[in-house]
Amino acid sequence: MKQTSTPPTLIMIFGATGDLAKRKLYPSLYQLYLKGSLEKQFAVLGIGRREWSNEQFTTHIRDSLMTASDNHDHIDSFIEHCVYESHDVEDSSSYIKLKHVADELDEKFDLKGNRIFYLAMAPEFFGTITDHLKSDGLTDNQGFCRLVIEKPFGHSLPSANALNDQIRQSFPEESIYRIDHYLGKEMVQNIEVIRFANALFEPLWNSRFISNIQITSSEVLGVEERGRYYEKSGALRDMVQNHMLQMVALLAMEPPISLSTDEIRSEKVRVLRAMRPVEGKEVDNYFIRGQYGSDYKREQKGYRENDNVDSESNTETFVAGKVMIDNFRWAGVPFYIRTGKSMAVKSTKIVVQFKDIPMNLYYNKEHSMDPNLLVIHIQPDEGITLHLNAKKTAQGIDTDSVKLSYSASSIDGINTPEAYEKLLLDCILGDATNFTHWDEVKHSWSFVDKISDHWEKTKDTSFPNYFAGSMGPHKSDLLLEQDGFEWWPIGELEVDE
Ligand SMILES: NC(=O)C1=CN([C@@H]2O[C@H](COP(=O)(O)OP(=O)(O)OC[C@H]3O[C@@H](n4cnc5c(N)ncnc54)[C@H](OP(=O)(O)O)[C@@H]3O)[C@@H](O)[C@H]2O)C=CC1
Ligand SMILES: O=C1O[C@H](COP(=O)(O)O)[C@@H](O)[C@H](O)[C@H]1O
Repeated sequence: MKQTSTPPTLIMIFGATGDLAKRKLYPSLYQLYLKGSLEKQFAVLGIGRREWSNEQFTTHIRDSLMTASDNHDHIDSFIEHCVYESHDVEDSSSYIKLKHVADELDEKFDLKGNRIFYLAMAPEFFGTITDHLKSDGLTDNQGFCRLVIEKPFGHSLPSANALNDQIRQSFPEESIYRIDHYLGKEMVQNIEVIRFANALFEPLWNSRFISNIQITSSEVLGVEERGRYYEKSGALRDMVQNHMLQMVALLAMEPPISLSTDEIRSEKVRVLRAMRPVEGKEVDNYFIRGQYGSDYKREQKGYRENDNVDSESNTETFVAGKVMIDNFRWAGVPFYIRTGKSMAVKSTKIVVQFKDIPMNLYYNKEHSMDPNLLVIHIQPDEGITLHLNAKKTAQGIDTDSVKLSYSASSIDGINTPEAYEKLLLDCILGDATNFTHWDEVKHSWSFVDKISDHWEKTKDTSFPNYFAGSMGPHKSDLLLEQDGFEWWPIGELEVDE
């Protein structure tokens, strides 16, 4: 069934032989093809350094789709739209050939000159590629030209600034689609709807009624093969600068005056600007870091034992922090964020804790009443749970905690689309709402740089300070305890039992 009608498009993937393309991009494009969002007028031009033939390339795509999709019926017709070109992006002379191949595909599939340049490559190449796309005439076509950029967008504010200046020589801001794949997740997109489409929540969504908000994104996997990248990045740059702060912005923003890309972005930027900057020694009062060692049984590798990781590495694989948003709505309400590798569960959840009612008629000394919680389950389960208090089914007026749950997959009966599928479709349709604008990137780097500056100057001698398979270092609990709070459990069983 047709989902949305899309314009004819040539999708040029730089980094077509890489991990991201294989695991995410081909399966997502194939899903769009199965759903009819991509029909006859589309082509994929894969670009990598390897000297592959078209046949090797399409076999590679077939392998990816056989693993990722349950429906193999249309793989043959899908890969007829896919072509490979071996090209070293640093070789200035080979862009002319690339332009020629792109022009041929334009003509063959009647693509009206519409092009998406997807840079699924290491960021150090971004500037070189965009310079050449312009100077060698690949952007000089009659249709639209959109640039999709993978994270990380820079390593700090100065490097992001330099990268942005370079890219902007060739593409205007409105044609740049900076990917943050969390913004493609169904339940992250649902945050706005939960907040702004329910009379129940919006009036309570402020410091008068909310005591704190907790955002956790925990992973079971360690850094695996990504030691080289991760050593320079760490959890702060890898997860906090982008995904975690984007979730904070969506939770804290004011209602936009419309759902247009610009209005939503400008409200998010206002939140990022209002985040209380913390620097120097003050960082230790707001942010704590961790690094995983081996597990209790010493069966899993500690971080420092991975390939391409320094045996005395000071890189954090866990971050917990308190973000204060100094504006009228959120004065005094901590937004606690927590993310890490090699933890006990793979889970991303948001817990909104409401303040206690002013006078608890039902309080008795044996059973204190639980606060009301709104839990937004981002992954792996998708849904919402509202924790309320009700009367215990028995004599007397004791209270019991009850949960009202909505599970997206069980009610809608379908698997929600993969984030990349949604984002690719948005880009083809020219909707940049769920991509990050330069202003958002700028403000989040400015916030994160002050923390990383302090951490780079002060080695954490307690590293490794959490066991693989745990919920992070004890310091993370203390961060909340000092404010009179504790982390709500985020494991599936603990929240949904
Ligand atoms: N993998 C993931 O899950 C995620 C990745 N990202 C980001 O996506 C980007 C790509 O990551 P990933 O796919 O994992 O990386 P890989 O290392 O798996 O792939 C890199 C790709 O770049 C190509 N390449 C490298 N140098 C050149 C060159 N000089 N000319 C042409 N092509 C070249 C490689 O081609 P060849 O091998 O043929 O040389 C390969 O296709 C990175 O920015 C990463 O941070 C972001 C989120 C998640
Ligand atoms: O961007 C990244 O995200 C993944 C986690 O994504 P998720 O969708 O599985 O939650 C993380 O593993 C990776 O290090 C980071 O670069």
